[in-house]
Amino acid sequence: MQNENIEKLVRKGIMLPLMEEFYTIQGEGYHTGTAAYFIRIGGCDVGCHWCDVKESWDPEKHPPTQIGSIIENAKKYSNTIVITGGEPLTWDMSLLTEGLKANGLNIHIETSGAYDMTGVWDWICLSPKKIKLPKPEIYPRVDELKVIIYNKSDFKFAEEQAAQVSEDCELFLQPEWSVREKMTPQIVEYVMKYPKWRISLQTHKYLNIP
Ligand SMILES: C[S@@+](CC[C@H](N)C(=O)[O-])C[C@H]1O[C@@H](n2cnc3c(N)ncnc32)[C@H](O)[C@@H]1O
Ligand SMILES: Nc1nc2[nH]cc(C(=O)O)c2c(=O)[nH]1
Ligand code: SF4
Ligand SMILES: [Mg+2]
Repeated sequence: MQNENIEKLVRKGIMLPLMEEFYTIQGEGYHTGTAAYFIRIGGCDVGCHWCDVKESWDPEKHPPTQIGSIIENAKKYSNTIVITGGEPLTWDMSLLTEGLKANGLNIHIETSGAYDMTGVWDWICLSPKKIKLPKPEIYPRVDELKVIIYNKSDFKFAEEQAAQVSEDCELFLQPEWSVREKMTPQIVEYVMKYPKWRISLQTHKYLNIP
């Protein structure tokens, strides 16, 4: 009975499986170097073989948490909140983001875009995945496209994705961490040849911060 109730609350986005929350520096993409409070929601079935937070995938491993308490915590730390996962769009993000917005916070999302877009967002970072493509509705809303480069074929994928976002979308290529020594020089060369792109490094990993 209690479990059924909790499931219902999670389905409505009143509770969410919370993996971790931390105040740090945005390590990637357009806002690199700026302070932000991260909320990592569990649950993802996209299945990227190189995913750097596989512990997030199973939502059962993360306690269903009242969004009210997530919001109360978040507002103590920062004006900028990054919602990530897991795949946050696995869940209905409406109530969490509306609650954060009501406190005057800027809300960013890190998403693969593979599920329905819910929530109110000040900044949408789309990191599309070949194995589960973004829903088409997200492309016109994306502020930042961040394509992970694991091998050469990902440059072609990056261009196909860039063709679908709006003209003023910021474009980033980010080396997959385990192959960074091999792929980073290729990204550098690519960006010099096609300067509409920028390179994004996972700077938090170099800095040894969360
Ligand atoms: C862990 S994901 C969570 C949010 C969402 N599921 C997504 O993929 O966008 C956060 C960001 O880390 C990137 N990422 C995950 N594993 C990575 C890796 N091994 N190397 C580089 N970037 C990685 C993702 O592409 C995404 O941009
Ligand atoms: N510092 C820091 N910056 C990040 N930007 C995106 C991250 C993510 O995992 O979504 C991330 C993260 O895990 N840490
Ligand atoms: S979509 Fe994001 S969280 Fe899910 S497996 Fe891929 S990188 Fe990991
Ligand atoms: Mg990360």
